Amino acid sequence: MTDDITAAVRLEGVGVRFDGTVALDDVDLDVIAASRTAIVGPNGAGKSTMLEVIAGVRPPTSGRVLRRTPAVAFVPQRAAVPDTLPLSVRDVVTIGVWGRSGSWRRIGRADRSRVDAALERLDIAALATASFAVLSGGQRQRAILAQGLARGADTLLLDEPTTGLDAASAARIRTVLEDEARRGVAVVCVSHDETLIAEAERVVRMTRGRIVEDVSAAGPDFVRKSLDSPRT
Ligand SMILES: Nc1ncnc2c1ncn2[C@@H]1O[C@H](COP(=O)(O)OP(=O)(O)OP(=O)(O)O)[C@@H](O)[C@H]1O
Repeated sequence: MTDDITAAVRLEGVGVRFDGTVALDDVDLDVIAASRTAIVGPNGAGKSTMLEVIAGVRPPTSGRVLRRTPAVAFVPQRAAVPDTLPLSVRDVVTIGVWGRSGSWRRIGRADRSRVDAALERLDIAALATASFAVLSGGQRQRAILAQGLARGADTLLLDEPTTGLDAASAARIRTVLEDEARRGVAVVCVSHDETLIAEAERVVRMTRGRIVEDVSAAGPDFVRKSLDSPRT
């Protein structure tokens, strides 16, 4: 079910607790379409938990999450994807198409084109038949992002997409994120990458489960104006 909201995703009073730990504490956030939001803050601030809540893979303990559409792609940290998958790079990217259509459906020509386009955009078309397990870290991260692109989602969520990567892979990923935002996607990254943070339209800083700063180079009214006149 989707909601009649102008934000791509809205968090209202969201809390997440793990036994004695408060990972998120009464968080309100409107995720804006057609822009990049960087979530920053120290270790343990709740950044990954917030991304999981936005993605819908972590139900909040309190509060609620509203989405304009159900089309969300979540690109987890590389560490979250097993190295031992017996899959080719094309297989990994094709999983993104299943997210659109359901894994029972045959992959058609349009889906194959979507996979090809995602492989091209991440500059890994030459690796399509290679085993995912033999890829370098940078190639692997590009394959996982290509999977997210193949999903064709309205909201693209990424956990540390450029951390520890070679400069060329990181730059390619940042370019793809900029292009996605330009075509209307709400892009949200947890990141420590200073270049990625500097390029983001909005930076949300977290400390101890709370949002302590929410700034935009476009000015203090960026979120309100974006909600008043959504670009998609
Ligand atoms: N599955 C879990 N079980 C128990 N505690 C958890 C779990 N996931 C996160 N936490 C705790 O919740 C708090 C927020 O964690 P989270 O991973 O969201 O922070 P973070 O800002 O992403 O940190 P980092 O930068 O280190 O990845 C931390 O205290 C963490 O130990």
